[in-house]
Amino acid sequence: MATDYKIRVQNVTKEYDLFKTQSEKLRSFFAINRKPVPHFWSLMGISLEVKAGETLGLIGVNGSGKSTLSNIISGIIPQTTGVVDVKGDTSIIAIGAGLRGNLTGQENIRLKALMQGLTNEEIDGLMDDIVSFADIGDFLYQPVKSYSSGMKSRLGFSIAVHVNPDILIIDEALSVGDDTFYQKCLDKITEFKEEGKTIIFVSHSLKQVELMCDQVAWIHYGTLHEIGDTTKVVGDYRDFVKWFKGQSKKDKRKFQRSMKQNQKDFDIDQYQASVVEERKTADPTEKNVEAKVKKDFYGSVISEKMSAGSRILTVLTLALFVFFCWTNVSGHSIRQVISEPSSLVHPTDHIDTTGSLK
Ligand SMILES: Nc1ncnc2c1ncn2[C@@H]1O[C@H](COP(=O)(O)OP(=O)(O)OP(=O)(O)O)[C@@H](O)[C@H]1O
Repeated sequence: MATDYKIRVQNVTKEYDLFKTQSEKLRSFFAINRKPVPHFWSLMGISLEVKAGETLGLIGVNGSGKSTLSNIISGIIPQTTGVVDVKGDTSIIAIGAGLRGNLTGQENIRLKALMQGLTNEEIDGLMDDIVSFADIGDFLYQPVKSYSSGMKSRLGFSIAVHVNPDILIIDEALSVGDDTFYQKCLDKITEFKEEGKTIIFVSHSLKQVELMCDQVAWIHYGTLHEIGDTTKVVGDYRDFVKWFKGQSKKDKRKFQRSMKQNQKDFDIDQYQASVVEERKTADPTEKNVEAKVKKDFYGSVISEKMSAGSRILTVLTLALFVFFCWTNVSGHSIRQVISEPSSLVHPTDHIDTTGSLK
C-alpha cells in the first residue's frame, strides 16, 4: 500500500451480536453465555485509502455498511478487527454524530466545538456564523431532541464546517435539507475541497456523488465491491440497481436473504487465513506473516468482551469486597477471621465501652 494517504483502512471488520435480551448482553460481556448468540458481520474485511485533499464517496444499498464504515473512521464506534490509520494531527467531524438531545442547539455548538479543541473565546467568535448558517431561528434555545431531522442536519453541518476540521465526514446530511440549504452546503463543500481538505461523502444521491467525489467506494453487503474512478463505479452501481429492480419480488427477497446469510456465516478465522495466504503469495520472502497479520487484525482494537484474565480479576475483586464487608459486619478483625474463618458466621454480640462491637 502507498504511504501518501490521509486515511488508511485495512482488513476492517465489524461484528454485531444479535442479543434478544439485556441479560443476554450482560452475560456476553462477562463471557458467561451458555447459548451461542447469533452474529452479524456488518463489515467483512474492508481495505481502502483516501489521499489528502481527496473526496471519497461511499455508495451502496440500504444496510450495506456505509455508516458503519464512516462511524469507524470517525472513531464513533470501534472496529472488530483491522487497522484504521488517520494521519497527522487530524480533527474529524461527522455531521450527524455527537449532538446531545437534552442540550439546546447553542449548548451543542459549544460542546462540539470544545471537543474539537476550540477555546471558549474562539467559540464566542464563531457563534454568530454557526447560528446564521444553520438558520434554525429560536430553536437555537430549544433542546435538540425537539428538532426535525432537517434541523439537526443543518446544525450538525454548520458546526462541522465552522470548526475547521482536516477531515469532514458527511453521512447523508444533505438528503434531509431543503434546496436553499443544500446549495449552501454544496458551496461550503466546494470551498473545503479547494482548501485541500479530505472528505468522505456517504450518499444515496448518485448525482451528488458524481458532482463531488474524486473516487468512489461501492460497499456491498459488508464487502468493498469496487473502488476507483467516480464515473466507472457509479455507472456499475447504476447497472446493478437496474438489474435488481428488474427482478421479481420473490427473487429480490431471495437475493437479499442470501446476502444477509453470507454476513451471518462470515468466518473471521478463515478471512484471517486468506489474508495470510495473500501476503505470502505477494511476497514469498516475507517472514512471520501469521504473527504480522494477527497484529494487524487485533493489535489496535479493544475487545468488547472480557478476557479470561479480566474475568478472574473481577471475580477476585468481588470476592475480596464481599469478604471485607462481611468481616466488618461480623465485628471481628481481619486477622481473627483469617485465623478462625468460622468466626465470620458467629458475629460478636457484646459492645465495649466505646460502643464498638467485639
Ligand atoms: N447496533 C447494531 N446491531 C446490529 N446490527 C447493526 C447495528 N448497527 C448496524 N447494524 C447492521 O449493520 C448493517 C449495516 O448498517 P449501516 O447502517 O452501516 O448501513 P448503511 O449502508 O449505512 O445503510 P443506509 O443506506 O440504510 O443508511 C445493517 O444490516 C444493520 O442492520
